[in-house]
Amino acid sequence: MNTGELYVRGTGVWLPPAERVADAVADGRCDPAVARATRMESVTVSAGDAGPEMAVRAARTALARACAGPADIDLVLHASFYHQGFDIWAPASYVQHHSVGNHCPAMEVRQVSNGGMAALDLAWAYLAADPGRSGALLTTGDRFCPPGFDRWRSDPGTFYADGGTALVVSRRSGFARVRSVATVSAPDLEGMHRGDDPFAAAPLGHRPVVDLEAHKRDFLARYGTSPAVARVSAGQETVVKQALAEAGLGLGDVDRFVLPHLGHRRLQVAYLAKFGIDPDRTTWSWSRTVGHLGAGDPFAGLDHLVSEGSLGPGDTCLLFGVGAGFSWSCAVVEILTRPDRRDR
Ligand SMILES: CCC(=O)NCCNC(=O)CCNC(=O)[C@H](O)C(C)(C)COP(=O)(O)O
Repeated sequence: MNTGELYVRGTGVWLPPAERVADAVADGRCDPAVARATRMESVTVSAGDAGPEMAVRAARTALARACAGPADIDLVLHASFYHQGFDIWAPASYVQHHSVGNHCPAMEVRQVSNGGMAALDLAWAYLAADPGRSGALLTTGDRFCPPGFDRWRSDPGTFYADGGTALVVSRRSGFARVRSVATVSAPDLEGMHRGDDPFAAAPLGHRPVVDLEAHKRDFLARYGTSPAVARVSAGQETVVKQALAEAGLGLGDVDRFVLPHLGHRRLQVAYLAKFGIDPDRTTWSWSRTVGHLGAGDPFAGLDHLVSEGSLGPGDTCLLFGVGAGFSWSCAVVEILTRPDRRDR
């Protein structure tokens, strides 16, 4: 359980234009049956901007909205999980250099799709550890592009999108209070994204294009599908209960749900049906036009709810993160004031 107060001072998102799923189906890039099962409408696709470049743009937006400068940021954490543009390089330092421009620690968090929420959990504990620390900049950025990744086929059931997201958090003040963040893991499921392949000597060493379905097939053949589904479900349930309990809330007290940008079938199984969540009280109607932003879905979803003005003082949001590993995070965020929408 984290100690002390934590507030959200600013959110930022930078997304490239979206490509329609229907167009990808029409020209054979996307399987029609998978498209139907996901009910996705479009996916944001970068024409060339790399993950860190998009993260910098999102960071600048979040810092400006937070009215935060170099002295307000005591930690930079950048989460991603696909190629960042260079083989041996420090993306978190790039984000720090081109956004906040200060000299605090800047580090990467690589926990696959749960990286953004993991960064939030870690940042809270880091800031609480020293009364001299007050704020953190958390970013995500990924570009899931050819030749090594097929956004439509590398992980059937999830369409991968390109974009950058950012959050500025503070121990002092903000438009929203983070009432709890919980994270749990199930390392016995790590094989689901490794399969039967040996460790490779270089990126894409097993096959020219990432094929998560192949790894999952290998793993489920050994672990069993029902046990895996049950284990994933149990992990998600545990983290939600922990986050709600630490916030002193019940699920019925939550006003809005920020869900991972998974396809509809996966969302239905893992969230909507499981927790009895009304889709209209989630970010689904928007996330189906964006796609899976890797580690950035929770930050992007919160930014969207704030930007659309659907949240007012006293409203609570439940942010969900899930990542291969598996790891799950869940955060309760309470809106304190309606941010000035003129800058959104
Ligand atoms: C690799 C990117 C990443 O971290 N994604 C988050 C983890 N993946 C998911 O949550 C997708 C849903 N998949 C699962 O829950 C497990 O693979 C299941 C439950 C074993 C099978 O689900 P399915 O592939 O049939 O939708």
